[in-house]
Order: sequence, then C-alpha cells, then structure tokens
Amino acid sequence: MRLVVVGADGRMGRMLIRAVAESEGCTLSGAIEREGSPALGQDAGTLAGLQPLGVPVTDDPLPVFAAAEGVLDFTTPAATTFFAELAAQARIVHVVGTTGLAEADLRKLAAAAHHARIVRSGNMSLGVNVLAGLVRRVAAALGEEFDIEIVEMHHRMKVDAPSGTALLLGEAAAEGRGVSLPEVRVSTRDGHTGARRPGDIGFAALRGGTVVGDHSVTFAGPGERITLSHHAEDRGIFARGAVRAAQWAFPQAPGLYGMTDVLGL
Ligand SMILES: NC(=O)C1=CN([C@@H]2O[C@H](COP(=O)(O)OP(=O)(O)OC[C@H]3O[C@@H](n4cnc5c(N)ncnc54)[C@H](OP(=O)(O)O)[C@@H]3O)[C@@H](O)[C@H]2O)C=CC1
Ligand SMILES: O=C(O)C1=N[C@H](C(=O)O)C[C@H](O)C1
Repeated sequence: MRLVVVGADGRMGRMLIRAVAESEGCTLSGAIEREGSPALGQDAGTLAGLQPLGVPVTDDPLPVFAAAEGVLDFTTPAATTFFAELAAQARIVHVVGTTGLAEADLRKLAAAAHHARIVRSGNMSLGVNVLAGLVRRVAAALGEEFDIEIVEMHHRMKVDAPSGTALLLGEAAAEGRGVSLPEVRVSTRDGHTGARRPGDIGFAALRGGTVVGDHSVTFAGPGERITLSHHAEDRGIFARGAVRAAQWAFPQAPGLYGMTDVLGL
C-alpha cells in the first residue's frame, strides 16, 4: 500500500515514517510538512533516522495524494480537516490520529467520509482499545454509587486537554452507564466547586517532562476503589496501529471507522 505521512517532521510523523518503512506490503510514497518548515526538501528516511528512502518532504499535497492509496495524519485539527477534503477528492484512505478536534471539525470529517475511508481514534494502540472495552464493562457492572475519575499525564509539549485517549475512555465509561458524556463531563475544578454531582465523569490532566502517555480510570465507591491503567512507553505503538488501520481500511467501503472496527473488538 502506498502511504503518505503528513506532519512528517512531528514527533509522530517521524515515528510513522519508520513504521511504514518497516511494514510488509507498505511503501512510503510521500511526506508532507507545512509551508516554511525547515524539513522541506530533506529526505523522509533521513528525517526519521533511517537510510534515505528517496522521498523528499514537500509542502504540496495535491500530486502526492494523487499518487497514494492512503494518508497517515497526526497533525493539528486545522491541518486534518484540510487533508480530509483532499483525501476524499483523491478517494484515498485517511487515518486520523489528531486529537483536540472540535464538533465542527468532526462534522467535516463525517462529510468527507461520504467519499473517503476514514479511520479516526484518539489512541491507535491495541492496549488502550482493549482497556476501553474493560472500562465499558466495569462501568456497566458497578452503577452510579461508584464515581468515575479519569487522570492522564503527557509530555510538556502536548497542546490539548483532556487527551483524546481520556475522552475515548470517558465515552466508554458513559456508554457502559448508558449516559451521554457531554451531559456528565467535568473537565475543570477550581475554587469552591461544591460536592461532586452523582453520575459525573471527572477528568484531570497533568503535563510535564517527556511522558509518552499515561491514563487511569478510577471507580471510587463506598469503601473500595478500582483503578484500570495504561502506560504508553514508546510512540511506536500508535504508529504501528495507524499503519494497521490503513491496511484494514483499504478494501472497505467509504465511511467513518474507529480502531475497534480495525481490531475487531
Ligand atoms: N491517536 C493517537 O494514537 C495519537 C495521537 N496523537 C496526536 O497526534 C497529534 C500530533 O502529535 P505530535 O506528533 O506529538 O505533535 P507534533 O507537533 O510533534 O507534530 C505535528 C506535526 O504536524 C505539522 N503540521 C502542522 N500543520 C501542518 C500542515 N498544515 N501541513 C503539514 N504539516 C503540518 C507540524 O509542523 P510544525 O511543528 O512545523 O507546525 C508538526 O511537524 C496530536 O494531536 C496528538 O495528540 C499523538 C500520539 C498518538
Ligand atoms: O499528544 C500525544 O502525545 C498523545 N496524544 C494522544 C491523546 O491525546 O490521547 C494519544 C497519546 O496519549 C499521546
């Protein structure tokens, strides 16, 4: 499968280039960065710490998308909605790892999915998607006397909060409880907040250092507590998940899919 990496010089972009180069049946057919990026013109392999791959980084996605079968996109919400339109026009697979998307961005992706095969997930790792299934089951089993709190920690450069993974886990908990997350979500607490409202799902975000991604979901009940956790140690888990998602989506019909579809969970 011929794959393009957009945001090629990012933390995930470089990891994705390596994952494509190491995946059987895949070749890197293009690498895109934003206009003015110092990575423009460099070889994508060299950028990712590999031998040269003969793929120069460019800021012109049109010819690159036209020659590709899929695009791996871990960039920014503005870039992702732009690339979604181009991927739909080129009728290629679009794997979206970008987090922090607003409702309006999600509507644009849903529109693009009329023509494109899009796989979007706040976390492309096997471990987190298995964890989400466990969270759903525990939330369904325990009921409202167990308060749900989700804590995440990421590196100091992360720009969105709560993380996409925390929201994915919150959605799983809400689904298990049969409620809608926006109605019970509490993402900020400061000052005299009053007592916790029964049924709320709380989020706390820590930022610092080089943490790849830590998440825990605590169910705090009367006299006992359960905590389910995931610790990402290497961004390769997300990149390999993204390549797997592209390969899975290739023979599918246009639509918007998630990692649970890809992994058959
Ligand atoms: N779903 C998942 O499994 C995971 C999701 N993520 C998410 O992926 C996203 C990226 O994370 P990360 O790699 O750490 O961030 P980085 O900031 O390191 O990488 C983003 C890259 O995209 C580039 N970029 C921005 N705008 C454009 C554009 N218009 N065209 C081409 N390239 C562009 C940036 O360039 P420049 O810096 O020069 O602006 C940068 O190189 C985040 O939303 C993060 O939360 C991360 C890990 C796993
Ligand atoms: O920005 C990151 O680094 C990560 N972002 C994703 C998220 O928002 O959950 C996935 C992972 O935790 C790393």
